[in-house]
Amino acid sequence: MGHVDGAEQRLQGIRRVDLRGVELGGRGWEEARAAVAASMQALGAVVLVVQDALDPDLRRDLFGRAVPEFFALPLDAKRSLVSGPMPPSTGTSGRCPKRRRTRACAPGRPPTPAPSGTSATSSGRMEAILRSVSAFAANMLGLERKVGAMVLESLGVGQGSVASHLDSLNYSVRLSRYGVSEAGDGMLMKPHRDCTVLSVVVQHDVEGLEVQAQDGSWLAVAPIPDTVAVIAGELLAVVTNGRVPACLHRVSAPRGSERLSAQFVSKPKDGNTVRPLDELVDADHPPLYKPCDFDEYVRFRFAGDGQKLTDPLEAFCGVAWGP
Ligand SMILES: O=C(O)CCC(=O)C(=O)O
Ligand SMILES: [Fe+2]
Repeated sequence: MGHVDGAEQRLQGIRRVDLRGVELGGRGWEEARAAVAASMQALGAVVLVVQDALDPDLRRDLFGRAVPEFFALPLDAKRSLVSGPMPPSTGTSGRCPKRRRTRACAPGRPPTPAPSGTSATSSGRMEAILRSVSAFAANMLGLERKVGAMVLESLGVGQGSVASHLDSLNYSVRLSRYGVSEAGDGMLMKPHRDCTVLSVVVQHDVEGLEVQAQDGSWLAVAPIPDTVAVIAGELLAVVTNGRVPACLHRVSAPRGSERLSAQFVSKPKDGNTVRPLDELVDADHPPLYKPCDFDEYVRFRFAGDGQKLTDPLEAFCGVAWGP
């Protein structure tokens, strides 16, 4: 049955909610839903205990083999495994100098053929990487949908709108490998908000993820096996008409070890425009966001004027309410 861990765990980071054995509408659902929604509304983040979603064998296979093998592949081979254009940070980048990362296949989506000249051993290895990433994605999909449903249901959104919101999403996996920080006191990733609906973050072994609390302090998310962090992105702020804030988070460099993480992220399907759900707009809650064309927003945020702004979402589709 779902339960919320006590105050002592807040001291180590953010509150944890136990979702083991909690199924949609079943025993413990309402209690867990309230706890998840409260944390998401306060912080835009929650930590979940989820043994079934990431069993030890899958974790070992993913981080012990598939992720290191993925990053060891030549660029062409990596490219054939990702579902869209490679993000600029696939190589080292100015913004996150110690980090290499990429997206991997979307669940259920076949990889593009291996580049010509790929040996049988390499292509066998690539298939094995895809299998591990797909197993991870398949397990995370149910979890991410569960959290999305919990948040919207507890805000009073009806079943039909929850279902159509969930159907409007696309999912993908992002793998990150951060190089060793010698100093141990720097940042691996600066404070930022994700341009997603939700991200489920799995840290492997080495800590670093921190989320900002309402008082401005940073709460560490410990890399405990059987736990994942769920982070609200900017598009969930739009969908919920600001009830769930996009979580400001960062990755610190705590000690001299390489750090690996995997994220399962949801975004609007190609071409979808995101707007506040009807049930969350009324006289007391005027719309805070105009409809947000996702593709245009991505261009604005990463290639246009939005790059320099601290709150590009607000600049792109925020409704300014005068006095
Ligand atoms: O590696 C992590 O723990 C989180 C990475 C992150 O915040 C991101 O890729 O946006
Ligand atoms: Fe992030």
